[in-house]
Amino acid sequence: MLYSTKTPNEKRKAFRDAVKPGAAVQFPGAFTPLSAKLIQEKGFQGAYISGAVLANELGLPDVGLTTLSEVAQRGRQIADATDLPTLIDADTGFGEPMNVARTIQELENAGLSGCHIEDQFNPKRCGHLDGKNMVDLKTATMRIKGAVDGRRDSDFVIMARTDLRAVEGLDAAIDRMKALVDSGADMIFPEALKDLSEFERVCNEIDVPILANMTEFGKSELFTKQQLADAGVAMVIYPVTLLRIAMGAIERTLDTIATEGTQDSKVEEMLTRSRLYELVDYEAYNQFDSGIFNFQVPSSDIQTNNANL
Ligand SMILES: C[C@](O)(C(=O)O)[C@H](CC(=O)O)C(=O)O
Ligand SMILES: [Mg+2]
Repeated sequence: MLYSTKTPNEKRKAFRDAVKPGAAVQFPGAFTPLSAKLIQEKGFQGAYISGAVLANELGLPDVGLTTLSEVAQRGRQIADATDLPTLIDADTGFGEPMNVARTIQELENAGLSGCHIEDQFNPKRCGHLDGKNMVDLKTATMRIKGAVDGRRDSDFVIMARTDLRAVEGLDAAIDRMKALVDSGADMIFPEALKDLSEFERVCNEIDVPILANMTEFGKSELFTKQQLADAGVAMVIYPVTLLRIAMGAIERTLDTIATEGTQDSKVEEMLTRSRLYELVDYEAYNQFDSGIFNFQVPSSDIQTNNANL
């Protein structure tokens, strides 16, 4: 009931335990706190919090317009709603290395389990679009060093994302990944790899756990968990999947209401009222209230209290 039953540190430890090379643990993107509850109920081991979704939900494109406060606040709401570890997208880290250090502290305070920081220039863009501008190696590594310097809970996961593959090719991207690991990155997110052999090569050559981004309509094919596990991948994210599917359903339902004059034909596709109540544990709150309402002071306590007066 109410919030997560696990402390941020317990979740961070669970995250680190889960992301082993070849485990390919699946982190669907929670686009709301409620969806994080469903992800947990379905037995996933973690939830991802996408920067693209955060921006899009505010009606904005994913070009680095969201602020650290907005991201940390939404991250907290989602992390609070689940016992699962959460990995949040910190884009380019929200500034210079000192700002990145502060970013880490804010995200730690918000109860997240880890975040990733990328090596694009701000304004950034989706990693699966063309025309990305990259910062140089020094700036990229300074961001990670700033993050590591700012971290107070050593279990908080600092992941470095590199977008270099699509710009300078795999060899250059792998060199950069090695430098990012030397700068203290706990995990690597190689963005927009082309095929499974590229994932395999990265997993073989990089000494820390690797993330695979299975975003739709992007540059990577949608590989299965098993394929990615065989390539050595440690974790897989489905960042925008739930938002896309929900918005697809919303659009179709709005069309139905407009054309049919009622939503009736869509009701069978909906999450029912009772299922929704189950997800938010409605029943437990009823008991909580009645527990307070029915509370009676045992007579022995009354005597003790009186004796103290
Ligand atoms: C993972 C990602 O950074 C995100 O914000 O979710 C995006 C996803 C997307 O736009 O499809 C990305 O840059 O890959
Ligand atoms: Mg992003």
